[in-house]
Amino acid sequence: MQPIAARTLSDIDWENWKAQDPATLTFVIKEDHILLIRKKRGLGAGKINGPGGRLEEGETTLECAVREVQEELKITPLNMAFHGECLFQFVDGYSIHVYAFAASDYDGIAEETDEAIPLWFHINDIPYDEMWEDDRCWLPLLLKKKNFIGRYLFDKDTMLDYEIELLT
Ligand SMILES: Nc1ncnc2c1[nH]c(=O)n2[C@H]1C[C@H](O)[C@@H](COP(=O)(O)OP(=O)(O)OP(=O)(O)O)O1
Repeated sequence: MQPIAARTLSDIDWENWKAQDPATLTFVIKEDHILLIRKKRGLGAGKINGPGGRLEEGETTLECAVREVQEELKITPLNMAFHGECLFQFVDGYSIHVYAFAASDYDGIAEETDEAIPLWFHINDIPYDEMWEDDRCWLPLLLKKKNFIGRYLFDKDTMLDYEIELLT
């Protein structure tokens, strides 16, 4: 992994950009509450986020999204809807392309695993201060059932630049 000299999005050749890892995030939203996790390991450990993770060989993004929720919370998300893409470039050279889904229901009872602690919040009380900095830019769009694509440049945990396009 080679560090890159970028300080703004315009320093990156997005036309030819391809992430090292594709990944997913899923937000179960039911009765004005959203199911988040306190992430116990992996990228973003310690932060609050949606359940998710990297694609496995041969998996579609939808299959990955469902599997990650099952693994991290022991529930199966239902009525999955794709809402957007987040393209993350880190200045240390790492990149991850995240596909974001919403689910309006789930099967089972969410429980703590070695990867995550389940946490429910009212949708008007989302703890953005404890989440990745970009989440406050696009999670409100997902909550409004909008579709979007966003590009984000990070130096470790600090967001240096971003842009979001609403899709029709
Ligand atoms: N900036 C930002 N905002 C919101 N969400 C994320 C980011 N960067 C990210 O990487 N993410 C999300 C995308 C993924 O869901 C996870 C990272 O995947 P991770 O949990 O490390 O992957 P796993 O495959 O589950 O890894 P293991 O822990 O099982 O090894 O964070």
